[in-house]
Amino acid sequence: MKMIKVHGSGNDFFILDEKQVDKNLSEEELKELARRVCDRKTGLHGGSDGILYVTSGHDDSVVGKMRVINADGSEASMCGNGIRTVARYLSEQNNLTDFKIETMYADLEVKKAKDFAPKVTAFDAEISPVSFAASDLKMHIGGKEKLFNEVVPELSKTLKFSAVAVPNPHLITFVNHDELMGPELGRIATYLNNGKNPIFPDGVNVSFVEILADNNIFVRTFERGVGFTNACGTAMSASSLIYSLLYASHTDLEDLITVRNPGGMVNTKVHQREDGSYWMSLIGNATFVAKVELSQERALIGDFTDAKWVATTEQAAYENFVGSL
Ligand SMILES: N[C@@H](CCC[C@H](N)C(=O)O)C(=O)O
Repeated sequence: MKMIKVHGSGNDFFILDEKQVDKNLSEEELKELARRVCDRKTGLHGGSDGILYVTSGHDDSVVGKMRVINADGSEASMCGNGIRTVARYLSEQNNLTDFKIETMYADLEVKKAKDFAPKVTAFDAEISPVSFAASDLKMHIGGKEKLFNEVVPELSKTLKFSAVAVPNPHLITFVNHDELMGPELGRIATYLNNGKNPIFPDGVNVSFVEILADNNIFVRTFERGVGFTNACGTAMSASSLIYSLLYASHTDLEDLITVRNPGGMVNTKVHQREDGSYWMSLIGNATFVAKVELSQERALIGDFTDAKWVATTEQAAYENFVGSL
């Protein structure tokens, strides 16, 4: 089988196109493959945050479909950093620059953006649909229908949280720099992703956000199904939305927002449709790190000894770009 190691802001994945497998994968094998390949200690070349499984779409209105399998084998409805890399993959395969990709809940518009730097290819992805409803978030807080800038005493006595599905679930709080770097994010997110808590029994992506300046924020995320990540695209989009609602006197809809993260940076824009609903543009790198060819049978038992890894020169270019920020 053949895969491509990719990342967006250091949030790394293996793209697996269903056309590149040795033998069709069952649902259980796909999840097992993700658990084996992504493991940071025993996985393929240092593992990854997930697998992006590319298949054909429901009809010709989309160029393909992306499924997101987290490192623990769970499936997510969307991945903002991942969809940019899948957009690049499908763009190069089909010689297109502006098209739609099917995801679990929506067909999303993607387009090529201006390179961030030489050899740092960028794509712009629609992040949508957005919902604040507790039912869409699978959130249970004393019968509340939504959570917007409120203390949740079970989580923290002081931090105020907002929850939004984009459409994967996110819990966001604005913090100072010490809180951003401190232990609370890990403590709260580990609890909320333990599979036993009554608030988010299915887990949630948790982000701490520091405001650096107007339209300039830093987002640190603990992802459901993964743990701490260099960056989470849907989290940065959701954080930009909450920023624009909470700090409306410092930003306007459609403003370009710079979002820094531990793995680099992206730009976002928050838009509102005539019916009042929100959507975001997420613009960032879509880096191809390496092409890899390996035995599918061996990968499924965690044996990567025969893997042929051919690195591109893009990672060095990306590191230069991050160094220049
Ligand atoms: N890294 C992704 C989000 C991946 C899914 C997430 N872990 C979930 O379970 O919702 C992104 O860039 O958005």
